[in-house]
Amino acid sequence: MVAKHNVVGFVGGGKMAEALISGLLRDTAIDTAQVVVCETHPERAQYLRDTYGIRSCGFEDLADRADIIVIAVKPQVVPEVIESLAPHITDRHMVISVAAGVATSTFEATFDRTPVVRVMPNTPALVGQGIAVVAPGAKADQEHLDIAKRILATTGVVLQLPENQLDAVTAVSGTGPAYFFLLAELLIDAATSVGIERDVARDLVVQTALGAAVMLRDSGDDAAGLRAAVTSPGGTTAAAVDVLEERGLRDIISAAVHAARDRSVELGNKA
Ligand SMILES: NC(=O)C1=CN([C@@H]2O[C@H](COP(=O)(O)OP(=O)(O)OC[C@H]3O[C@@H](n4cnc5c(N)ncnc54)[C@H](O)[C@@H]3O)[C@@H](O)[C@H]2O)C=CC1
Ligand SMILES: O=C(O)[C@@H]1CCC=N1
Repeated sequence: MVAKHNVVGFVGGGKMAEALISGLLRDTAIDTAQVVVCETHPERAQYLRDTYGIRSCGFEDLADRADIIVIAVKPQVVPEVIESLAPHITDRHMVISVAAGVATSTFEATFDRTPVVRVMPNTPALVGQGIAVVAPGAKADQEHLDIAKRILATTGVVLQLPENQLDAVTAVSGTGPAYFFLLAELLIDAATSVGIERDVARDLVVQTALGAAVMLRDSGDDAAGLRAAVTSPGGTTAAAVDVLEERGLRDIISAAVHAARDRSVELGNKA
């Protein structure tokens, strides 16, 4: 939990900010008055006010009210946000950035005395099942890391890694929910093609995904071992896995993760 006196100000109130805001407000010790958002899209700002009872405001007001500023705009928008915030940043602020690819040094170049913590969360934060990795910038000490960790802990699991791992983390867990959602989409479509009704297919796929994830987390066995346990010799799973291997699923997943990691680096270079 964030301390009673902290106010967390979000710059950008999109999907990721909402996931973090909902997590923060699930923490009963956090009051709606401790969360503010600066969101340029008026309908989106209205939605956040109506849904979460939080206040929306401009940059100056946000910097005035908040001591913890969370940057949750697209990486491409980060430079203009830095410029807008710069006149209002003081020694009492810290910055937490969730922008993919954007290095802490990008913020530090302008906010030269401000502690910055870079974070890569993911959207399951919205349901308290996120995983976030935090990495300290040059001016961030243990106290700032602890604040970032306490905020992220309201949305799920938190790990700390060196910043040079964050582009890779972005490709695995930041982007990762999309891999599983795509697999679910494809499995549901395939289920209907073998004669199962779409609603039933959805239930089958969702519970299978949930069960597999819980087994992976709790059984103590690794993914390959758990897969082997499903695969009877000469059986149905072997028939399916043979097709996936023959058609290059391993290469496809590896290429996808490399592409996401490279795009994260590229987005950071543009910011
Ligand atoms: N969506 C995801 O799964 C994840 C996103 N991220 C990062 O979170 C950041 C936000 O991503 P999303 O929430 O997906 O994008 P989004 O497009 O849903 O949200 C961005 C919000 O910022 C607002 N905005 C644009 N310019 C602004 C400005 N100058 N001042 C204030 N608000 C402004 C937009 O109106 C929009 O509501 C990105 O940097 C992304 O890399 C990180 C991890 C996961
Ligand atoms: O697609 C993106 O760029 C963001 C970062 C990780 C997940 N979504």
